[in-house]
Amino acid sequence: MKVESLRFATLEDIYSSYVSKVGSVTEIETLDTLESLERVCAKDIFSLENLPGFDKSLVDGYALRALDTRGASSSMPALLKIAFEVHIGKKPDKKLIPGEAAWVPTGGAIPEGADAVVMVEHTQGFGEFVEIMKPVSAGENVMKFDEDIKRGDRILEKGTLLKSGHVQLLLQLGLMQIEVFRKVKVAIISTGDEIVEPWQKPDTAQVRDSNTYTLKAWIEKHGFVAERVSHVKDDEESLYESLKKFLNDYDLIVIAGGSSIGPRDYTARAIERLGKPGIIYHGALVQPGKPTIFAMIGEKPVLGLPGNPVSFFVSSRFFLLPVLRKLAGANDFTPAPSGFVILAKNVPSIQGREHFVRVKTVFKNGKIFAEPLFSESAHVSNIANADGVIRIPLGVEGINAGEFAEFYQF
Ligand SMILES: Nc1nc2c(c(=O)[nH]1)N[C@H]1C(S)=C(S)[C@@H](COP(=O)(O)OP(=O)(O)OC[C@H]3O[C@@H](n4cnc5c(N)ncnc54)[C@H](O)[C@@H]3O)O[C@H]1N2
Ligand code: MOO
Repeated sequence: MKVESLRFATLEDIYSSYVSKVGSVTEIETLDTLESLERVCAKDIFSLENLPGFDKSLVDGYALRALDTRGASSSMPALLKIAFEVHIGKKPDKKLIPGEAAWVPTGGAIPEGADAVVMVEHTQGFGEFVEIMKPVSAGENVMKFDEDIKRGDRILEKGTLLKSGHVQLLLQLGLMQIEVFRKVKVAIISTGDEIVEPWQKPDTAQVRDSNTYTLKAWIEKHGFVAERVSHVKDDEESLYESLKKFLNDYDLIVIAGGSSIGPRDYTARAIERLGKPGIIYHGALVQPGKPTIFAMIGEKPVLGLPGNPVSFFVSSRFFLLPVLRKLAGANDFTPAPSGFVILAKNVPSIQGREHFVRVKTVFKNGKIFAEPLFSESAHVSNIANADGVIRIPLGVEGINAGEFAEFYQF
């Protein structure tokens, strides 16, 4: 029996020597801004307007001259004349003079002659007059013209992965369309003699394909196009033919299963036949996800993900998603932790491997605790129960209960 040796890589190697070498799509399309979530901005965008376009009040209260409130207190209020009212959305057509105040709502324009706003809570109205019981300084409670964004400012950098905050900013500036890189297209091939479709009843020792269909849905949620193009039996020739068939029409090929080194694990052998440079790494120093295959055929990335559902799930997040983001033209492609959580139990580490442990998070006494869900990589149930994973870095001998750990939310 031929047993292949694996070319192992650390997580760091994979990001710096594989993912970072993956090229990005160059074709650009123009989209409605509202359709652009999870897409990647294809050009730097500069603002054509100032934000805000006028001095605006940040509170409900009275616009006035700060100087007129000097020394004011509840026992010695400053008495000002109410000159007029500012209406929201309307440019005030009157000016304030010293000794006068104007009612202004939150978001209303500051009238000429005023330089601050005192909150209504610190005032008392008396007919045509208002008592000011607290001094304000110049600029207080005022958002100045162009303080947020100046015309000509770069508001989005090429390579930005667009989130709702970006869409909100674009809409605020009236930018109804945006240029983005076209969607990356992924082909997913499932493998295994024992695999049946999820809607079929498996015989004893058969398994439903839960991995590839879930992956398609998950990838599409992240702004890519994914097709589960075929299922192939454990046969090197069929896998090679299938890979050859789909290689040119997609930006990335993912093969699910058969990534290990058993005699019937053909993924690595079929990939190697496709062309150069071939397999860059076969094996990651991580658990789960160890037998992942990282290959490049010409400039096209091909990934072999382990078939075990948990390993498949973790590899998709830590290896596949970064490759997809890089292909899509995103500047940031390495996964960032969502934050830190406190471990509820000791978690031992695995010697010589970066360890991702599924956890359930619990919010207690103002802190976020993580309950480790120990199980095998073949267990599907605990992916469903987990809120995410914690990472135990290479060389760290486990993390004790009460200590902080990096947390990646699913
Ligand atoms: N001698 C060794 N054996 C194994 C090693 C090793 O280092 N030496 N590594 C183990 C690890 S770790 C993993 S992970 C698995 C990965 O194996 P493969 O990628 O070759 O996956 P398969 O053998 O095809 O399947 C494993 C398991 O997953 C089920 N599976 C496969 N595809 C799907 C699917 N689409 N949906 C749901 N479940 C699927 C399959 O039926 C198997 O039960 O290798 C270890 N072995
Ligand atoms: O590394 Mo495997 O991916 O333990 O299950």
